[in-house]
Amino acid sequence: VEFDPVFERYASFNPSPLSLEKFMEFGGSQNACERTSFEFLRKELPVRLANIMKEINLLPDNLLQMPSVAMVQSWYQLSFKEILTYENADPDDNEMLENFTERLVKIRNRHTNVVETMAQGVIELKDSHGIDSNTETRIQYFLDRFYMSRISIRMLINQHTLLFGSQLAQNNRHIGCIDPNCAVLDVVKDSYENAKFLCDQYYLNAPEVEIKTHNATVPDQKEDIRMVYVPSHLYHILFELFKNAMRAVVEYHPEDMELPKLNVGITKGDEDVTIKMSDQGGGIPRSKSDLLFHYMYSTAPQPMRSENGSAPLAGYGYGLPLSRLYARYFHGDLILSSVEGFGTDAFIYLKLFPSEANELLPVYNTTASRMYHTDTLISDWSSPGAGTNMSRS
Ligand SMILES: N#Cc1c[nH]c2ncccc12
Repeated sequence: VEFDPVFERYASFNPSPLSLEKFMEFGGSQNACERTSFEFLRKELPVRLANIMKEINLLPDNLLQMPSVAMVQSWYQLSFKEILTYENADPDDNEMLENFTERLVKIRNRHTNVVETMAQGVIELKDSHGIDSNTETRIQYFLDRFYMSRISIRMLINQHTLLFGSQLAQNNRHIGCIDPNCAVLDVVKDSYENAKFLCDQYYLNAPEVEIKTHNATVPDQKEDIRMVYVPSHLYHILFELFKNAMRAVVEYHPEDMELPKLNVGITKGDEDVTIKMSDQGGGIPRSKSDLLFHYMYSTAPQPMRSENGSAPLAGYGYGLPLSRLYARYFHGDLILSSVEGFGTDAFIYLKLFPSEANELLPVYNTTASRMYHTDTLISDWSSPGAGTNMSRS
C-alpha cells in the first residue's frame, strides 16, 4: 500500500488523541453513539495504522526482511485495506454497522500475537546480522512508538466492540473497558494476590505486603480512592511490578524464610493518583537501571519451545517496557528509583481527571523520520578514557 495515494493521504493526517472523558461520551445513549463511533473510527483507525506503517517502512532493511517482521507488516497492510472498504458506507445502514463491528473483531484477532512476533523478529536479526548500538537505539525508539500505537488501536477497537458488539454484557457500570469508579486499592490487592501465588509456586516463599492509602484532598476521608481508569491497564502495570519486586526480594534473601515485606502507598492528590511500591530486594545499580526498559536487553535468548512447539515457555521480558507504555498512554508514567544494596521504589503516576487523561500517540512527521535516517548524535560530554592525547573525531 506504500505507493498508494490513498495510503499517503491517511498517513498525512495526524492521529486524534481521545481523553478518557471523550471515550466515556461514546458510551452514552445507545444508537446515536454507534453511528458517531463508526464515523470516527473509519477515519481514525486507518490514520493510526498508516502513521505507524510509515515508520515500519523506515526500519533498517535487514530488520524489515526478517520473516516475522515481514509478516507483521503484511497484517497491517491487510487490516488497513479492510477498513478502507467502509470509507463511503452509509452510516445509517444497521447491517453495515454490524458487519463493521464483526470486521473489527477479525482485525483484533489477526493482530493478537504482534508483540511476540516482533520480538521474534528482533531475535532473528540478532542471530543473523547482530545489532550495533545505533540499530539498537532505533529499534528501542521504534518499538516504544509501535507498541503505544498498538495499545491505542486496540483501545479504540475494544471500546466499539464492547459498546456496540454482540459481546456478553460486561459490568453494567463500566463503559467498555473503562471503570468510571475504579477502586485503586482493589486492583492493587488483586494484582498482589496473583503475583504472590506465582511467587509462592516458583520460590516456595513470597513477601507479604502492607498497603496504605492517603487522600490528600479530603483528609480523614474513609472512602476508597476511586478514579476513572481502565482496570485491565492498571492491573497489567501492577502485576508486572509486583512480580519483579517479589523476585528481587526472594533472590536477595535466599536463606531467610522471613522476607522483608513490600510497602505500597496509594495517594490521591489534586492532579495525580500516585502508587508507590517499595521493596528491600537489594536494588539495581544505576549502570543497569536503564536496561530494564530496553527491549533488546529483555529479549530472552531463543525461548525454550515446549514439546508441541506451542508458545515459548519463557516470556520475552517485555513486561516492564510495555507497563511503562500503559502508564504513559493516558499521560501518566512509571518510574523506578533504586538504592543499590537496599531496594527499589516504583512510582506509578496516573492522571486523576479524565479530561486530562489524554491518549499519548506517536505522530509520523519529519522529526520521527529523522530518527530513522541520521546517525545518533556524537556525545558532547566526555567519555571514560578519552583524554587530551586523542584527536577529536
Ligand atoms: N520493576 C521492577 C523492580 C522492582 N524491584 C526491583 N528490583 C530489582 C530489579 C527490578 C525491580
